[in-house]
Amino acid sequence: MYHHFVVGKDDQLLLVCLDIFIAGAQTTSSTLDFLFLVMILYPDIQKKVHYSIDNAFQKNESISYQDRQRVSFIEAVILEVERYYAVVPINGPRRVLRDTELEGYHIPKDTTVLISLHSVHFDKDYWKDPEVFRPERFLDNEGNIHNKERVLTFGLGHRRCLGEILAKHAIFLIFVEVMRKYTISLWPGTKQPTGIPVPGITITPEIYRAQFTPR
Ligand code: HEM
Repeated sequence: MYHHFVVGKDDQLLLVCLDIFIAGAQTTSSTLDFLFLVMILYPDIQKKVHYSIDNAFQKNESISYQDRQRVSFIEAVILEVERYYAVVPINGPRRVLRDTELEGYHIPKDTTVLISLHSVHFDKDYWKDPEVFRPERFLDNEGNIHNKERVLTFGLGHRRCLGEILAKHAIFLIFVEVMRKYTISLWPGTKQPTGIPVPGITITPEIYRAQFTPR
């Protein structure tokens, strides 16, 4: 069908821009949304986030992405959100290039496969307690980041997300700047969120109302 759809250079540019907006906007904003939700669900983690920022930066110091090494706990929280709430839970499709045996399964050439990133992120054998939200799993004894190789939120291989670096910068900087200035709590009188995501091609948090109180 697509071979009938001939587009000029301008249209092509417009379509590429659209692809980038579609792939980049919802994914990045949902990740931030999950991060703020987690601050409400786990007040102790929020306290550690505040402590980590206050300890690392002067009040009006400008912060860049390179400064993330100074706040490993924040990086660990972001990694744990990326693991726990993989916004693209099922990745793909990929075409199998040759007949393949995998863990006792025969996958014939040309089969279309989808990859469950969610399953990788909740593999009990690897993570031990995947259903627990625990940023510390990404911190070693010296407080440095480790163990992040199995977080595949941005996919894997040649077609992995091309916006990963942009998304990581945006998520880190927006999260740190907001947390630096505000304490987040549930809007009084509203229902406590469950933390269970709304399913879809990309997952999103349930609707919740938050109160941002200047610190
Ligand atoms: C938290 C934010 C994001 C997440 C979780 C995410 C996740 C993903 C995933 C899982 C894929 C599929 C990779 C694969 O097939 O192996 C993908 C592809 C893609 N992403 Fe992202 N993405 C994010 C942000 C962005 C941003 C900010 C942009 C653009 C500026 C972007 C542009 C794209 C594009 C164009 C593709 C298709 C790449 C290809 O097929 O070659 N993404 N993304």
